Amino acid sequence: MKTTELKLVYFSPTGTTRRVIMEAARQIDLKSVSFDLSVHKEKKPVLQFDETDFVLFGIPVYSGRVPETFLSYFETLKGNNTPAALIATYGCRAYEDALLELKTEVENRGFHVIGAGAFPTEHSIVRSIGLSRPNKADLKTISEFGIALNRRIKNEDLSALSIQVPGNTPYRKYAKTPLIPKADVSLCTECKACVKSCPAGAISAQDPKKTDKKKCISCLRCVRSCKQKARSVSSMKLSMAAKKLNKVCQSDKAADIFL
Ligand SMILES: Cc1cc2nc3c(=O)[nH]c(=O)nc-3n(C[C@H](O)[C@H](O)[C@H](O)COP(=O)(O)O)c2cc1C
Repeated sequence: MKTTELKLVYFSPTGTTRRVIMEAARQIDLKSVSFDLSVHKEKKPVLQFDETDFVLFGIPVYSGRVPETFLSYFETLKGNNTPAALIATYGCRAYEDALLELKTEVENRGFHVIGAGAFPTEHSIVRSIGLSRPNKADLKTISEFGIALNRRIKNEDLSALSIQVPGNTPYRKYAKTPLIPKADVSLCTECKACVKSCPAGAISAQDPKKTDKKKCISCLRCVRSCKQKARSVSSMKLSMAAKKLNKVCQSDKAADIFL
């Protein structure tokens, strides 16, 4: 079956995964359509793909796993023996079971995985870790991954391909981070940019200064999207997180590619 269209399905609260998936996609010689699932949708969109599509899935790693918010979109996502490749970005600590979890979930929804990559990037919580990654060398590696995928879909019998990715079950529980952004009432203009951008629907539309702690996923997208710089996390909690993460992250980690 000839592959005719590239579909990009991704979750990227702070934009790094989007950058990585776009770089890989640039090397794939097909017309592309994007489905950015980073913005909260009360009603999950129905996404159906067929055998002539090639789907690139992209996620950031949260607690060594696929973010729970992204998994919630799988209820209405369906492939039909659709070839797919996986991209996981992670903040230079570890990606643990994220690729295995993503591969298992997409295969359960009718996709056939023909490639995967885990790419170390700037850590979205403590940005000094892996600062400015993906850098030039990373982008070259990501492009090469895209070129290899392009070669696969053009020249190989996809049904004969199968890949292995690392990971173990049972997956661990998601860690609850104490980093819940708060709004400075003297700076907040109630423009609602944070309400519109929150992937978890955690910020009140009636009062954008209120964040639902139970829904917040600590992605920090609202902090980045606030032009007034009204939203922030406690500097004390952030420096505690930095202390912890600096011990377990290595800013010079290399990408892992599975083909
Ligand atoms: C709540 C949360 C949990 C995270 N967990 C991990 C992790 O387990 N391992 C890791 O190396 N990076 C972790 N990170 C860092 C992100 O995976 C990384 O910065 C990613 O590239 C962000 O992608 P985005 O910019 O597309 O949102 C975490 C970030 C957040 C916000």
